[in-house]
Formats: sequence, C-alpha cells, structure tokens
Amino acid sequence: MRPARDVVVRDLDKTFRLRGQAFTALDKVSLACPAGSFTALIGPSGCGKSTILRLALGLDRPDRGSVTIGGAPPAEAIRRGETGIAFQDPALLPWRSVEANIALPLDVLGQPRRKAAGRIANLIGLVGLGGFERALPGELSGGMRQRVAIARALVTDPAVLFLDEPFGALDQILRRQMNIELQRIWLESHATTLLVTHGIDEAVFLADRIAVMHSRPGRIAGIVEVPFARPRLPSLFTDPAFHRLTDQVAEALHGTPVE
Ligand SMILES: Nc1ncnc2c1ncn2[C@@H]1O[C@H](COP(=O)(O)OP(=O)(O)OP(=O)(O)O)[C@@H](O)[C@H]1O
Repeated sequence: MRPARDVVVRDLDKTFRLRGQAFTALDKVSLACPAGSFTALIGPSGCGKSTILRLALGLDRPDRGSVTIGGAPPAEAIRRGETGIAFQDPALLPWRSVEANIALPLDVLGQPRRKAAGRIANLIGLVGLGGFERALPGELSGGMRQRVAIARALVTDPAVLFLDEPFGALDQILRRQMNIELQRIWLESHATTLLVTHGIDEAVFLADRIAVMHSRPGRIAGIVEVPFARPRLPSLFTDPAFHRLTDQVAEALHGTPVE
C-alpha cells in the first residue's frame, strides 16, 4: 500500500484574461486535506472548483500560491503514479475493453500490465463489473462507464484521488448507488480524496469536511465538518441530522456564514 499523502492548497490566486479583460478566478484559496481524509468542494457554477483541481494536477500554474501533494509539487506525485483522477466525462477509449481501459494509466506510466493483472481483477470486482472485463464501453450503461473510470483512477493504487463531478451526468437513483459504492471503495483504499460536486446530499454523505466556495472572485467561504460515523448507511439520507447539515451547507452556499 502507498504511504499516505496530504494535499495542501496554499493562498492560490489565479487570474484569466478574457478578451483583454482580467478576470479573478481564484482569490487566496487555501485548503488543507489531511492524509486519508475525504474533502468535498462545493460552490456555484464558475466559482473555480475545476480550476483548483487543474492547479492541483499541475495542468495550469497559479499566479501566486502553491499546491503540494505529500509536500511535493503535483508533477512529482503524478510521475510517481500517486494521483488518480476521474471527471464527469468518463472519457473511455471506445476500442479498448473494460480491463484495457482500467489499465490505461499503467500503460502511460510504462508499468507492465501483466504484473497488475490481479489488481485489475480486484478493481473490477470492487466496482461491481465482474463478467464485463472484455466488454467495450459502447456495451455499458452510463453508470457502468463511470465505474470503469473510477477503477481506472484507482489502478495505480493512488495516495490521492481527485474527482470532478464524477456522477454529475447520472440520474438521482444511480447517483446514490454510486455514492454508496464510492464510500466503500474509499474506505478500502484510504486515498486522500478531493471531490468536486454540485450535490449537497452527495457531499454530506461522502465527505469528512465540505469546503464551501463563493464566486466572483472564487474563494473558500467556510468549512462544514461532517460528524457522521462510518460506514455511513443509505438510511442516513433520510435522517433528520443529515437534513440539518444539508440545510447548513445550503445556507453557507447562499451567503450565510458557516457557524
Ligand atoms: N482557460 C481559461 N481561460 C479563461 N477563463 C477560464 C479558463 N478556465 C476557467 N476560466 C474561468 O474561471 C472561472 C472558474 O472556472 P471553473 O471551471 O474552475 O469553475 P467551476 O466552479 O468548476 O464551474 P462548474 O461548476 O460550472 O464546472 C470561470 O469563470 C471560467 O470562465
């Protein structure tokens, strides 16, 4: 198993230029995700959630501030295969089977797929796709494709998992099922997880802490701690304490300060 890694976002500023006009996308954004924790990042459209992930993945550079993964720059953690990524669009290669799609990060890192055969088989079981190893993406449902993307994100046994609205395109019923599965996978993998989501229910069900963002400029308005014990059961979705917390997150989103 990988050593645990924390993710520390420190004083990020990011300005984009749009047709000659400067637009402050992020203003002094700081967020510490302790090793092994599950953090949800929630906020209105355009507040800069995906920009934070892009900076955390070294896909773009901040104007000021830094992101470190286990104390190192993101590029180093990525090179060591310590990061797993899943986005809203599962982006599977249509000509590759389920198992070959899951193996893709190993191919990119130049690690022999043969040595990981047992791990790939375990992951297929973990995401409930036993029997579909040789299926092509076109033969799967949307939820199954998303589960392939989650398995692919986990194939390098990452210490850190970045998830950007991975279930955004799924219907409510399937989304809840995927939330329950993601919790199970996270409890097994212990990866430090940062989940970008628009779903308040999803954030409260899954996260240890929810970072609530406001926009224009994008900033962290507050952190809501989620105290529920794990494993969290589906019955939590109907618990009054759950609804009190979703109300608190909604209030924080709409401007009321987090207590
Ligand atoms: N490459 C870019 N060039 C110019 N502006 C950009 C670029 N990337 C992001 N932005 C702007 O930065 C802001 C934040 O975008 P970002 O995608 O991070 O928001 P978000 O919170 O993830 O939104 P959503 O919830 O809709 O996905 C937006 O106003 C967007 O237009």
